[in-house]
Amino acid sequence: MRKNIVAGNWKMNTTLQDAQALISEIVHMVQDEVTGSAVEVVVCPPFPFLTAVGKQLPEGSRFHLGAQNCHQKESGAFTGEVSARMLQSMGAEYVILGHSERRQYFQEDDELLSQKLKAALAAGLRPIFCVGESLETREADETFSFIEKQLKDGLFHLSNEEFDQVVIAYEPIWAIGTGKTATSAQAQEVHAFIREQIARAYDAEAALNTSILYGGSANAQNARELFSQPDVDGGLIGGASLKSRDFTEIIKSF
Ligand SMILES: O=C[C@H](O)COP(=O)(O)O
Repeated sequence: MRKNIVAGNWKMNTTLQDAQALISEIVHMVQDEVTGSAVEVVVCPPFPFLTAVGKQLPEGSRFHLGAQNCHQKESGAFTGEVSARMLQSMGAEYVILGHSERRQYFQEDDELLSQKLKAALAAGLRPIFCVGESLETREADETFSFIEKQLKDGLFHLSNEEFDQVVIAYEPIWAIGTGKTATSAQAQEVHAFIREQIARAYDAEAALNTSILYGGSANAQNARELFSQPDVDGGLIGGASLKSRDFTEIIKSF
């Protein structure tokens, strides 16, 4: 079901105390200031703080809990890893998969991501699946073929029912944490392309029903313009999600 979503990816930031203070501020500001719009807010703190942050999210509200990654296996001797079922048991509803930082620093490829997607879905989590090109790829004019391949190899093996649960995030790598945002036209162009690919792989209804978020230096100043594009259904926010005022302003941009 297509929804407007603003997701905050806290990455490897905050202590437990910082995380509790941050979510408390965000919840208060959002509850006081965001009244009308139907935007859903997903908060993705580091693994160890999921329970504590989850407890501070008001039940039945627009707030949902998400994780930043999961392991591909259900359980077993994988020291230091975290399964999708564990996340679900801690109250997580979403999990980010395929983030470019995971692909780049942890060598996560399409094959592994396919397994992680299956594991997340089997545990009842909704994946936020990330795609996006590097600056080199964009400059070589290969953005569309690159994203087409990421979608085909990583995501489109899912059944229609499984795909229904997926949110896609377009995150151009050159825009992540750089202060260099894609223009709203650049974002719209790629989002529309992603929707077209979904229609081809599944059908027009699936394409219309999929939420596609933009990520990459989105902030309180540019969110309104980005979210006004017809195929941009929200944002996956990094840096600005660590500042309660900025994150709230982004949520208010719908
Ligand atoms: O997951 C979030 C993205 O990587 C965007 O990060 P950023 O907003 O700090 O550029």
